[in-house]
Amino acid sequence: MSRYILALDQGTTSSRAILFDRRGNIAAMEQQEFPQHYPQSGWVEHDANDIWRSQLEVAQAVLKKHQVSAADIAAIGITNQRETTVVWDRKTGEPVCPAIVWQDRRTAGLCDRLRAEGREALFAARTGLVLDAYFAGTKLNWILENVAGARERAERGELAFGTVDSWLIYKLSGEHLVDSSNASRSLLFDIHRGEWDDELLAVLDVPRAMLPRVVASSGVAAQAGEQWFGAALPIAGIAGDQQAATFGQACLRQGMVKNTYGTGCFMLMHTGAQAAASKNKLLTTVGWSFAGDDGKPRDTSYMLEGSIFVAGAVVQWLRDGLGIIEKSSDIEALAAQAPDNGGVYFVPAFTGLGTPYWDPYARGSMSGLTRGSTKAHIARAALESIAYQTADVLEAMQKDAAIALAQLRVDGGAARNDLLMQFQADMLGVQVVRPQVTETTALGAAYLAGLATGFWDSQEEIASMWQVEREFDPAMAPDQRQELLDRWRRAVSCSKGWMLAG
Ligand SMILES: Nc1ncnc2c1ncn2[C@@H]1O[C@H](COP(=O)(O)OP(=O)(O)O)[C@@H](O)[C@H]1O
Ligand SMILES: O=P(O)(O)OC[C@H](O)CO
Repeated sequence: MSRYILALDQGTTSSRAILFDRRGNIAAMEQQEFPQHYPQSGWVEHDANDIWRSQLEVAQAVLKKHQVSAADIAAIGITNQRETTVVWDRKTGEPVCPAIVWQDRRTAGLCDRLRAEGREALFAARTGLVLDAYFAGTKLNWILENVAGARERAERGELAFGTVDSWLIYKLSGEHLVDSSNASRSLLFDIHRGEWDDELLAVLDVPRAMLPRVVASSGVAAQAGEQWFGAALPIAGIAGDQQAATFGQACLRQGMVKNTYGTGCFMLMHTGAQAAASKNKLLTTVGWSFAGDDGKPRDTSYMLEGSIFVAGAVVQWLRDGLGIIEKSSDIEALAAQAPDNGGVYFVPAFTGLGTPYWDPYARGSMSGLTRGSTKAHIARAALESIAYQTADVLEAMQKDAAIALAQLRVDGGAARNDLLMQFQADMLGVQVVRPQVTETTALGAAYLAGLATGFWDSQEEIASMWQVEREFDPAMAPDQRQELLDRWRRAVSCSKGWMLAG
């Protein structure tokens, strides 16, 4: 009997491969960072071959180092940074240009034009998304317009478009697929009908011939070739990383909410089997779907989402840009040297602002500096910025869903920071709960693959495996919280619109 599910978690800054046992515990893990490219202000690129190479290497290493053979693996689950756009040649398998990363703002102008043409309502109604450079559709349009010969080759059916799940599956199996949660981040997909939308394809001028086939998040979709792991293995779970984390956090019922603190920060609320439209600038998105008898996606769960573009990345910037810490985890001790932020506010709008501001022209700012400000204050202000941005998102979510949230489940690299988690509980006035397994993104992909292959029996079984590691209770007086939030919002106004002509 197979002992493990192999989860491949292809994140913005690193690729991870994790073996999960039947209790949903981590049996082994390998991780590798890969290069980020910032060729111009607001541009962020990856080499799609780096993505593939690092992901394959960690997957092979996790088996080899822990002496696990393909026979021990029941299935593969894949989860990925979403929206990042890859276009490759179907014959050679080579990308035609660098992958345009979700954080990249180069298509802000196209979004402005589409808004000026009055297209916003159409995109919102069909896709649940706002017209922002974040999503894959305008990035794909940019590639077709700017890479020599790309449009003609795409029209002749020679090029394939995919998000990172599609790219990895193509490399592993030769199939050209995307799951419905990743498709829902493209601005090209009707989330209600669960199909690519011809009208949206026409608006963004994307040939249908380059699109992947949409499959369920949970279901055997393809076989990874035997050359990679010594035997063919079913790819049975596929989901965007934030949807996978929601599944891994067992937010399986309507009204449950999780927040993941990785490069960015993403809060998702399960809203049930119907898509709920937002009145407060949140996104409506597909959570996950299950394969029906015909293999097609069904039983779709929908989510409301708030997306913050820079969260843990601000800590990396303190490490790599300013050099005031050596490793990300050092920020906690540095920030703890200051009893409070000393009046310093740091808005890390390095690549614009997401929910609820949706401002691609915002850039980072620091305000409130005095002669007495120290690097400890800056570290504290950086951590606090993650919590303030989350407070802005939760406020929008609570308005939309008209519920008072009792508890927020948290995960991701920066959720290991106790100081941040306590400050987060203080800022939200809501209990923050960290589970024992914080690799919930990979766990969610493993669960989706394991449910499809009988490794686990039911969603109830999965919910019963979720366990608390630590709870953080709000301890700040409401007046103090409000004062901090008011100043944060003044600081945000300094960052907004920065790149626009003066
Ligand atoms: N102790 C910590 N405190 C704050 N941030 C941290 C800490 N440890 C890691 N991080 C941040 O978490 C992020 C990595 O989290 P991860 O969930 O692996 O992200 P991703 O999947 O986006 O690559 C990095 O941006 C890193 O700076
Ligand atoms: O790589 P992460 O974990 O920061 O996630 C990125 C998101 O999927 C972007 O939408």
